[in-house]
Amino acid sequence: MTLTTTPEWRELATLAEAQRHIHLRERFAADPQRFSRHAIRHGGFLLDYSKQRLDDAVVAALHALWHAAAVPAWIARMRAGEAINHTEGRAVRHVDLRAAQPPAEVAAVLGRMQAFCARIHDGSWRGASGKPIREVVNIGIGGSDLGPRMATRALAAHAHPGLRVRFVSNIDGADLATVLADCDPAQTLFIVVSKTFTTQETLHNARSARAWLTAALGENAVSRHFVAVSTNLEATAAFGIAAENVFEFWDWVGGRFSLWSAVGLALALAIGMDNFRALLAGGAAMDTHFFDAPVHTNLPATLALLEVWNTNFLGAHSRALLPYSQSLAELPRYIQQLEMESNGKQVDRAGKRVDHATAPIVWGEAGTNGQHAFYQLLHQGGRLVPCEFIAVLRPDFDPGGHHDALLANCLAQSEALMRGRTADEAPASTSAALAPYQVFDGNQPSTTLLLPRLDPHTLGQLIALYEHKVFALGVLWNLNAFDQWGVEYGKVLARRLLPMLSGEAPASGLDSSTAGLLAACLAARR
Ligand SMILES: O=P(O)(O)OC[C@H]1O[C@H](O)[C@H](O)[C@@H](O)[C@@H]1O
Repeated sequence: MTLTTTPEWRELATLAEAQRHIHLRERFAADPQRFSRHAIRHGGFLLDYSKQRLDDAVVAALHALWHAAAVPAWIARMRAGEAINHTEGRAVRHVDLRAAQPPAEVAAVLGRMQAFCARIHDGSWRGASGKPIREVVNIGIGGSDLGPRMATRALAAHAHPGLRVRFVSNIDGADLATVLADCDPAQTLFIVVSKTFTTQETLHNARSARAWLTAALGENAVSRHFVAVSTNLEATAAFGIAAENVFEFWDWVGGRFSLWSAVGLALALAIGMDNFRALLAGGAAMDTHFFDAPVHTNLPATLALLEVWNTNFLGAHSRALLPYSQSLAELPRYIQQLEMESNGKQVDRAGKRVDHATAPIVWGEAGTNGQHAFYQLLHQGGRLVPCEFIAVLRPDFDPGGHHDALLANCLAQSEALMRGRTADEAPASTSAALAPYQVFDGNQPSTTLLLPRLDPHTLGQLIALYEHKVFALGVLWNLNAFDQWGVEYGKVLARRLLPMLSGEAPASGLDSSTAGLLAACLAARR
């Protein structure tokens, strides 16, 4: 039996149909207690989902679905180390990376990271010409880039002084070149991060960085200026990185779940190991909550079930992620990989096509910038786009009045999206001709997540919240959230096209569009 044929699924479909015409404004008018009944407080977080299009009956039916899909049993299987990533035959153990008592191999690598960070910070690790390191350049892509990049920016207020940490990911030479343009080779450390150590972009960037370094300082400089993070120790050795400069992680850590491992080395250098361990502790605190809290007070469960409601029963195709925090400006990109690479799939665990929608498109931008770009469509575009607002209650940076203005905008947007505005409510000065333009339909659902502050512990909680949401959705949609076969095909075709672009192979076997574009690329070189 598939989930869509269960009584729980059918009940939700019935409720969706029956409530289709109820406006969020009416729901609030009918129930002064709506906020307190649809808000969860935990670990300093406040999740308000009262502006979603639902009522107690919907919430109860979603909770019933959680149990019908046996999510708690799947949690137990993950925790027991079963190979629940069945297409790759791997366990899913990123939670072990942040456990209070981690496995010995994890503790050992954390210890090595600690010692390394201390040497970089106190200046006892010297570059080849005897100078201390002042620049760290993380070379990686996808899961080997987005997590440490996002968190380094989010925790800038906690940065270790005297060290600049930057990130290069794109195969476009402009990425590496613009970072290297103001780096001094004698004081630069490269961290080459790749789970597989076969990723084209990362290895190409690493080779170019190596050439830049050795041109200035000679071949012997490599061991003082290059370290690697990988599960593939043979490939790191083949690249010429000495074993003592390699920080290991394991195939039971998915790339997009790997920030907690040595993949976070650049972050650990940026904020110091004490702060990195606080991030791990925050993740572990969210793990305990997810594993132990009943579904009705469970934050990851609630986010997952709201996504099912909006996607499968109300028909939403996308979700806007709107952090009202410039420090979280990279969060939408990070969550895009986490959610869309995990659950952007159509084939279920039994190898059959699912008969329901799966992951929505996630997109977003830091508030208030997004307001001046795309909110017009959210307010008057007529599309259902559930919005997820995230705000931080205590700011790290406030030169005066900024934070109040930021929060006022955040609260005002979810209020406006919910209420809308009728023609009667338009400003009195509005002329009859302009009145139709002043109407806002409203009824746009949103969730608001308030964080007490943005420190390492809180950020750890936040990331783990989304990780568990993604895991739960994989179970609910009957997908393996931990593989990513869909990324492979484009890579295969790029490998075939590369020799045609470099002139080593003739163009052949291409459709007319690809052949035409290739010819234009080649013509530009003549
Ligand atoms: O860490 P790497 O092995 O270099 O992989 C980097 C990234 O590339 C792959 O194509 C996957 O889609 C991502 O999940 C992964 O994070």
